[in-house]
Formats: sequence, C-alpha cells, structure tokens
Amino acid sequence: STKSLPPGPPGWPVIGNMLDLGGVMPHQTLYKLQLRYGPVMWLQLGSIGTLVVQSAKAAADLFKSHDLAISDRRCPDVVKVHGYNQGAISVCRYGPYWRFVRRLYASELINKQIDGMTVRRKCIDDMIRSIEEETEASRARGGLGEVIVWQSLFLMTFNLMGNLIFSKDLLGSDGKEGHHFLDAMNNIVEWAGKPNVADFLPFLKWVDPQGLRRAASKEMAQALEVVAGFMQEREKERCSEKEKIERDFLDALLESESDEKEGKISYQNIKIIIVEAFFGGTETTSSVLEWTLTELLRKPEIMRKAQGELDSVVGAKSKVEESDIDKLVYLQTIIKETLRLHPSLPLLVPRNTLEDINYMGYWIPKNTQVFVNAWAIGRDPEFWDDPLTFKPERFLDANIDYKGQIFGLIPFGSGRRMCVGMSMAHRVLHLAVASLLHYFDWELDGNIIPETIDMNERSGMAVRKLVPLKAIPRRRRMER
Ligand code: HEM
Repeated sequence: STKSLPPGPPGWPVIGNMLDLGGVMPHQTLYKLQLRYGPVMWLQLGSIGTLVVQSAKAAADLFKSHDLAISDRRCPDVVKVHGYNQGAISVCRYGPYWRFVRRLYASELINKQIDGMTVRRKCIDDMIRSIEEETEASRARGGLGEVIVWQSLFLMTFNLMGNLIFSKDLLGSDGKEGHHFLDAMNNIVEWAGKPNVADFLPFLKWVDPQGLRRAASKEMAQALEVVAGFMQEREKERCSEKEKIERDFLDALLESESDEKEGKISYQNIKIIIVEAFFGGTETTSSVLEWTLTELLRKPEIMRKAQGELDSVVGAKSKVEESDIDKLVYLQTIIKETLRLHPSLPLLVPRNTLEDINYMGYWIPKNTQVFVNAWAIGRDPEFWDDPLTFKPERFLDANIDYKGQIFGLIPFGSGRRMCVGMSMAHRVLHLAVASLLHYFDWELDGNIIPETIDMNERSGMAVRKLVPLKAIPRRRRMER
C-alpha cells in the first residue's frame, strides 16, 4: 500500500487528466472533484504527476511532515522568459539564492516599520481622497455618487509598492512609465493565466504552439525596461552629490549587487525582483479589500457592527492609526473571514517535490507538482461549521489566525515558502478596511438587492470579483 498513488479520475492517453482541471477556475473544479475522490487526489496532467490536497487535516499532514520535501516550486513555461524563474523568489528553486533574497526582502521591504508606516499612511489617505473625488465626479455628472471601488483600492496598493521600492507614486498625474509598466504586467498575467499545453507536454515546448511564450516574453521585456529606466535614474542620483534622505528597496538591492560578503544579485535579477514585488503585493491585497467590502454590503448589519467598534476605539479621531488595529477585534474577524472564503491565490503557488515522500499512506514520487487548495480548505466541512456562510463571529472565541500553523485557514500558505509579504498585507488590509469604514457609510444603488450581488470570480494576478463592485460612499467624518 505504501507504493500506491492517491485516487483520482481516470485519464486519457497522452493528455491524462488535463480536461479534468476545468477552465479558468481550477480551484473550483478540484473542490467539486473531491466529492468523488476525497481530499487527497492524484491527477496526471500530461507528463506532470500532480498531488492535490484539499482538507485541513491533509494540509496539516503535508506541511508538518514534509515541508522541506515540498519547498521547491513548479514553474509554468511562460514564466521562464528572460530568466524570470531564476530571479524571482516566488518561483525560483529552493536553495541559497532564494534564502538570501527572501531575507533581504523581509528586512528591507516588508518589515521596515518606520518608513513603511509613513508610506502606508500616505497611500491610505490618497485612497480616501481618490474615492471622494470619484464620487464627486459621479454626482457632477448627475449620478448617485457611485464609484467602482476596485480602481481606488488597486491604485493604493500599486502606489504603496512604488513608494516602498522607488520612493514615488507610479500611477498619478505624471506617471507615464507607471502606466506602461502596469499594461505590461496585466498582459503578462493574461498570458500566464492561459492553460499552456507546452507545460504538460514538454515535447511541444520549443514549438510554443499557442504563442504564449513569445507574447509573454515581449511584455516581460517591456516591464523590465521600465524598471531599468528607474534604476539608471537612481544610479545617477547615487553618483551625484545630492543627498538622499530615505533609503528604499531599490537602494538596498543596488547595494546588495556589490555586496561580496553576503552574496550577489545580478542587475537582471534586481529588475526581476522588483517586477515580482508588484505582482506579489498589489492585486493580492486589493482583491481581498474588494471582497471584504462586497461581503459587508451583502450583510449591512456586520458593517454597522464594525463601525460601532470603530466609533468606540477610534472615536472622534480623524484618522485610524496602526496602533488601533490590535483593539479592533471584530474588524480582525472580518478580515479572517474574507480570507477564508476569498484567498487571493486559491492554489497557493504550486510546489514541487524534491524527493519521494510517503504521505498519508500514499507514495508520492520526486518531481510531483503539488496543489494545496486553500479555497477548498476554507470550505472544509470537517473544520468549519456552516462553511459557506460569511460569519465573522465564528472567530471571536476561536484561537485561529492565518500565520500558517492552523491548517484550516492558510490564505498565505504555510512552511518555508509561505508568503513573505504576510505581515505587510496584514497591516495594509486592517488599516485600509478600518479607514474605509471610518470615513464612509457604504450603500448600494437602491435598485440592487444585497443578496443578489454577483459573487463570480475572475483570475488575474489574484482571484478577484468578475464584476467589479460599485457602491456609494457617504462621508461619516467631516475632517481628515
Ligand atoms: C492579501 C495579500 C496576500 C496574499 C493572500 C498572499 C498570498 C501568498 C501565497 C498563498 C503565497 C504562496 C505560499 C506558499 O506556497 O505556501 C505567497 C507567496 C509570496 N508572496 Fe504573497 N500574498 C499577499 C501579499 C503579498 C505581499 C504584500 C507581498 C510583497 C510585497 C507578497 C510577496 C510574496 C512572495 C515574494 C512570495 C513567494 C515566497 C517564496 O516562495 O518564498 N505577497 N503569497
């Protein structure tokens, strides 16, 4: 029995179970398949053997007993353009380069408390201002003041990364390069999100039958070129006498380029690490914010309760501060509940086994792709009561967090390769939701019944709402 693979649907010759993966939302297809095959499943995707893990118990066993063995990544073919898979820590091989860059990332980008706090404050204030401007513009056009919330949320996260990395807003009145960069990023994601037969049937790799690699290569070149422009500008500044006040992530990367003692990051890899930070830190966070507001608009009594808490903790202060977050206990449960039902990366980032493993009585060979379905695990009926209902109260008396040790809630993954940006995301999510509810009452157009809001998903850099949320913000606070 230790030599058998987990159960799974029978496959076709050559393509195996490729058709079982479904269309653009494989996490949903896999969730349905577990009804027949159980929470640990095997799929043969062309030549790639794939282990699928879909319950809290099975995830606990995997991460507790085999974390090191699953610390490598499986990287889609389109992501290999321009050496992206070698430079980006989310997809590079497990080893010394990954370790070195991850440490630098954590110390110089994610956990820079003081600078980070100032930047977060600025970007959240800009977000509130942009929502006010949008709503005023809508009223000026004779509308109800309705806004497409996503735009302001994404702008906030994009400019947050721009400020932490380059010390400037990339999207704004004069951000031409920022728009080029964003267009290229969106296009790469579109190409990378399309199922690519060359991933499953490697003999087709060199033919690139769908042209995905060629298209992604062109867009990646454009994104890297924009970053190269910023780097050249910075290098000139660094050579000049002008003294720079704050040291940002770009400075840290450029310094490490010549740091012989610790390791060395090539010029190309610096560009790749920067592109990756935008991929990792923007749409993931803004999609969770959009889902949070959506869930609150569907259940206005939960929104009112959160605002009641804000009134008692933040009171008449004009701004929510980061130091308030620990006291906003109900708000924290809302974020957890949103991440349970709407993890931005539902299958995490696919892993790859470094060796054969004996897992829950099954034999999993070396070089197996591993999908951990965090989306299905958040709906696991063995772990959660009434799993399909949005109910933040479930967390009030439960000691459950998302730091990767409670396996029913793993939106940031677990183990060595879990999200390095989690603590930044945690701060931004709480500060942003608290500010959105502190400044505004949110309403739907009177013709829309809350329960009928479209909850379908679309995939991109992260899984977000297919139909962007539209809502009417009404100012609660006069001062900002
Ligand atoms: C709500 C926001 C976010 C969510 C839900 C999220 C989720 C995830 C997940 C599921 C993984 C894969 C974990 C695994 O395989 O176990 C991951 C990896 C990663 N995330 Fe995030 N993330 C978020 C925000 C961020 C931010 C703000 C950054 C950086 C600025 C970031 C950078 C990364 C990187 C670099 C990795 C790769 C880590 C590695 O392979 O060692 N993420 N993230």
